[in-house]
Amino acid sequence: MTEISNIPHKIIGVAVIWNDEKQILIDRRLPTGTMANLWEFPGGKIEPGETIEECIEREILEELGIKIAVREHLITIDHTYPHLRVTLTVHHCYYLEGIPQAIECAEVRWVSLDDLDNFDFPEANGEIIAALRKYQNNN
Ligand SMILES: Nc1nc2c([nH]c(=O)n2[C@H]2C[C@H](O)[C@@H](COP(=O)(O)OP(=O)(O)OP(=O)(O)O)O2)c(=O)[nH]1
Ligand SMILES: [Mg+2]
Repeated sequence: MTEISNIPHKIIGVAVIWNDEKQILIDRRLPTGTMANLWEFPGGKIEPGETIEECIEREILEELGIKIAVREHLITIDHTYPHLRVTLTVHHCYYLEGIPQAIECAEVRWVSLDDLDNFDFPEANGEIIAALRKYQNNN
């Protein structure tokens, strides 16, 4: 028997935004919709004609109201949830200016890498956090 997989596929640019205190900016998703209330690294869907770097810079300005510099690629995760497939292309980013605001999310917070264990993230994020730890141990 053949199973037809026809679930939506989202291509997402994701930012790991660092500040001078070596903290990372995370946001909590809204209490409604997919993966409600979970914490995530800010980001969103790529638009036609955009590079992933441009997508990340735009999404962060739209969602948090801050300027960042998009830096090196960390990891790309392809993950399939029960009703959604996501490709998360994650870049290290550097905080430049503005006060982070919860424009399209419930809450934003600066946290250390060690603090990440205290927040609930979507399943796909396990691999991102593992890659961050590995990166930290090599830097
Ligand atoms: N931004 C972000 N999205 C993540 C992470 N981990 C993870 O599984 N995702 C998923 C959740 C969403 O389904 C998708 C991001 O898509 P999105 O931000 O454009 O869409 P959304 O679900 O927030 O809502 P919408 O704009 O489609 O209405 O990727 C993460 O760390 N950051
Ligand atoms: Mg979003």
